[in-house]
Amino acid sequence: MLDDTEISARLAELPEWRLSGREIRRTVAARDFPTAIRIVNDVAARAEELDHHPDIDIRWRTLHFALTTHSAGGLTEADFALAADIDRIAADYAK
Ligand SMILES: C[C@H](O)[C@H](O)[C@H]1CNC2=NC(N)=NC(=O)C2=N1
Repeated sequence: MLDDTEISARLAELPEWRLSGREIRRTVAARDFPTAIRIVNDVAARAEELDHHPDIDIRWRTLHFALTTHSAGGLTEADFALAADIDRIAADYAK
Protein backbone atom coordinates (compact mmCIF):
# COMPACT_ATOMS: atom_id res chain seq x y z
CA MET A 1 0.00 0.00 0.00
CA LEU A 2 1.24 3.51 -0.82
CA ASP A 3 1.77 6.10 1.92
CA ASP A 4 0.36 9.65 1.83
CA THR A 5 3.53 11.13 0.32
CA GLU A 6 3.58 8.57 -2.49
CA ILE A 7 -0.14 9.08 -3.14
CA SER A 8 0.33 12.88 -3.37
CA ALA A 9 3.20 12.47 -5.83
CA ARG A 10 1.19 10.20 -8.11
CA LEU A 11 -1.94 12.39 -7.93
CA ALA A 12 0.15 15.37 -9.03
CA GLU A 13 0.65 13.56 -12.35
CA LEU A 14 -3.06 12.72 -12.70
CA PRO A 15 -4.92 16.04 -12.40
CA GLU A 16 -8.32 14.53 -13.25
CA TRP A 17 -8.20 12.28 -10.18
CA ARG A 18 -9.19 13.18 -6.60
CA LEU A 19 -8.47 11.35 -3.41
CA SER A 20 -11.57 10.24 -1.47
CA GLY A 21 -10.76 8.20 1.60
CA ARG A 22 -8.88 5.13 0.39
CA GLU A 23 -9.97 5.58 -3.22
CA ILE A 24 -9.14 7.83 -6.15
CA ARG A 25 -12.04 9.05 -8.27
CA ARG A 26 -12.64 10.79 -11.56
CA THR A 27 -15.62 11.65 -13.73
CA VAL A 28 -15.63 11.26 -17.51
CA ALA A 29 -18.24 13.20 -19.51
CA ALA A 30 -18.69 11.37 -22.82
CA ARG A 31 -20.34 13.02 -25.82
CA ASP A 32 -23.33 10.65 -25.63
CA PHE A 33 -24.50 7.38 -24.04
CA PRO A 34 -23.12 5.00 -26.71
CA THR A 35 -19.70 6.65 -26.37
CA ALA A 36 -19.88 6.26 -22.59
CA ILE A 37 -20.53 2.53 -23.02
CA ARG A 38 -17.62 2.19 -25.47
CA ILE A 39 -15.36 3.80 -22.88
CA VAL A 40 -16.64 1.35 -20.25
CA ASN A 41 -15.97 -1.57 -22.61
CA ASP A 42 -12.40 -0.41 -23.32
CA VAL A 43 -11.75 0.13 -19.60
CA ALA A 44 -13.20 -3.33 -18.87
CA ALA A 45 -10.85 -4.95 -21.40
CA ARG A 46 -7.84 -3.15 -19.91
CA ALA A 47 -8.97 -4.06 -16.38
CA GLU A 48 -9.03 -7.73 -17.37
CA GLU A 49 -5.53 -7.48 -18.85
CA LEU A 50 -4.25 -5.88 -15.64
CA ASP A 51 -6.39 -8.08 -13.37
CA HIS A 52 -7.32 -4.86 -11.60
CA HIS A 53 -10.90 -3.64 -11.73
CA PRO A 54 -12.55 -0.26 -11.18
CA ASP A 55 -15.89 0.54 -9.62
CA ILE A 56 -17.93 2.23 -12.36
CA ASP A 57 -21.13 4.22 -11.98
CA ILE A 58 -22.91 4.96 -15.29
CA ARG A 59 -25.24 8.00 -15.35
CA TRP A 60 -26.40 8.57 -18.94
CA ARG A 61 -23.22 9.96 -20.56
CA THR A 62 -21.34 10.63 -17.33
CA LEU A 63 -19.08 7.95 -15.89
CA HIS A 64 -17.77 7.92 -12.32
CA PHE A 65 -14.69 5.77 -11.78
CA ALA A 66 -13.38 4.79 -8.34
CA LEU A 67 -10.13 2.89 -7.88
CA THR A 68 -8.73 1.12 -4.85
CA THR A 69 -6.96 -2.17 -4.20
CA HIS A 70 -9.34 -4.27 -2.15
CA SER A 71 -6.74 -6.89 -1.28
CA ALA A 72 -4.41 -4.20 0.14
CA GLY A 73 -7.13 -2.15 1.85
CA GLY A 74 -5.92 1.01 0.13
CA LEU A 75 -4.18 2.53 -2.88
CA THR A 76 -1.35 0.77 -4.71
CA GLU A 77 0.64 1.27 -7.93
CA ALA A 78 -2.01 -0.81 -9.71
CA ASP A 79 -4.62 1.92 -9.09
CA PHE A 80 -2.43 4.65 -10.55
CA ALA A 81 -1.50 2.49 -13.56
CA LEU A 82 -5.18 1.85 -14.29
CA ALA A 83 -6.01 5.55 -13.71
CA ALA A 84 -3.47 6.56 -16.38
CA ASP A 85 -5.01 4.01 -18.79
CA ILE A 86 -8.53 5.32 -18.10
CA ASP A 87 -7.26 8.84 -18.89
CA ARG A 88 -5.82 7.63 -22.22
CA ILE A 89 -9.04 5.80 -23.14
CA ALA A 90 -11.20 8.83 -22.25
CA ALA A 91 -8.90 11.13 -24.24
CA ASP A 92 -9.17 8.87 -27.32
CA TYR A 93 -12.96 9.29 -27.33
CA ALA A 94 -12.76 13.06 -26.76
CA LYS A 95 -11.07 13.58 -30.16
C1 LIG B 1 -7.82 -12.99 -7.87
C2 LIG B 1 -7.67 -11.60 -8.42
O1 LIG B 1 -6.34 -11.31 -8.74
C3 LIG B 1 -8.16 -10.55 -7.41
O2 LIG B 1 -9.47 -10.82 -7.01
C4 LIG B 1 -8.05 -9.15 -7.96
C5 LIG B 1 -9.01 -8.84 -9.09
N1 LIG B 1 -9.21 -7.43 -9.28
C6 LIG B 1 -9.02 -6.55 -8.30
N2 LIG B 1 -9.31 -5.28 -8.46
C7 LIG B 1 -9.15 -4.40 -7.49
N3 LIG B 1 -9.46 -3.11 -7.71
N4 LIG B 1 -8.67 -4.76 -6.30
C8 LIG B 1 -8.33 -6.02 -6.01
O3 LIG B 1 -7.87 -6.32 -4.90
C9 LIG B 1 -8.49 -6.98 -7.04
N5 LIG B 1 -8.15 -8.24 -6.88
